[in-house]
Amino acid sequence: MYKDKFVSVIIAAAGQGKRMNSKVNKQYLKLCNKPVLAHTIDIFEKCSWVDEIIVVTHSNEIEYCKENVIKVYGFKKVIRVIAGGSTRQESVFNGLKSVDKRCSIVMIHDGARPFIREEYILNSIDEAVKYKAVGIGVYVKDTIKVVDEDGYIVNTPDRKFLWAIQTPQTFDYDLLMKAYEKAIKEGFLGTDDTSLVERINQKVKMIMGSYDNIKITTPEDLYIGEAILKSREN
Ligand SMILES: Nc1ccn([C@@H]2O[C@H](COP(=O)(O)OP(=O)(O)OP(=O)(O)O)[C@@H](O)[C@H]2O)c(=O)n1
Ligand SMILES: C[C@](O)(CO)[C@H](O)COP(=O)(O)O
Repeated sequence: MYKDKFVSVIIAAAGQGKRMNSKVNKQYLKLCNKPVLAHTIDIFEKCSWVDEIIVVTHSNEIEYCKENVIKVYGFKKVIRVIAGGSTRQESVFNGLKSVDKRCSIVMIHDGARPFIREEYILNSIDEAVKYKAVGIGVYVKDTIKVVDEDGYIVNTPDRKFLWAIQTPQTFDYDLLMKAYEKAIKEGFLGTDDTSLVERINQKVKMIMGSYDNIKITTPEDLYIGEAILKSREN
C-alpha cells in the first residue's frame, strides 16, 4: 500500500441543485442534522492519506460555507474555499488551479456525494498511482435503452459493459491538467472528469464502488440518505 505522494482533494460543491427544488442549496440541506457538505468533507478530513482539501462553492456561498461548515465542524485540512463556475467542469478547473505545488495525485469528488467510504478513497489512490487515471462506479442494475428523438428504441447495449460512474475520480495531477486544458481549448464540456481524460487517449481504470455512494440530486434522495446514515450507526 502506497503513501509517499501528496494527495489533494477537490470537492465540487458549486452547483445550484435545481433538481432538488429547495430554497436552501442541496449541499447545505441537513441529513441527520448535519449539512450534506459537512458529511462529505468529514470522510476526506479523517482519511490519513489526504493532505489537503479544496472546497469549490458558489461565489455567493463562500462565507456561508466557511462559517457554517468549515468552522462549525473544525475541518483542518480544508485549506481553501473558492468560487466555482457555471458548469461543474469550470468549478473543478478552478480547484485544479489552486492546489498545493506538491500535489501529485488529485481526487475530484462531488460535494453532493456524502456516503463514500474510506476504503474506496484508499483504493482509488492506490490504483491512481499505478494507472494514473481511475474512475469508480457500479454495474447498472437496469437494462439500458438508447432512444431516438422521436421516442423509438435504437438499440439495447449489452449490460455487462455498462457502469454508472460516481466519484471520487482520481488522477495524476499533470495528466488531469493536460486533459482539462485540451477540453477547454477545444470547447468540450463533459459531465465528469474521466470523460476529459478519455479524450487524450489515456486509458482510465474503472474500479468497483458501492451502490450506496449516491449523489443527493432529487428530494427523495434525502430520505434515502438518512436511511443510509442510520444503517451505518452501529
Ligand atoms: N457549476 C457547478 C455545477 C455542479 N457542481 C457540483 O457538481 C456536483 C454534481 O452535480 P449535480 O448533482 O448535477 O449538481 P447540480 O448541478 O447542483 O444539480 P442540478 O443539475 O440539479 O442543478 C455537485 O456536488 C455540484 O455542486 C459544481 O461544483 N459546479
Ligand atoms: C461525476 C458525476 O458524479 C458522475 O455521476 C457527475 O458529477 C454527475 O453529475 P450529473 O450531471 O448530475 O450526472
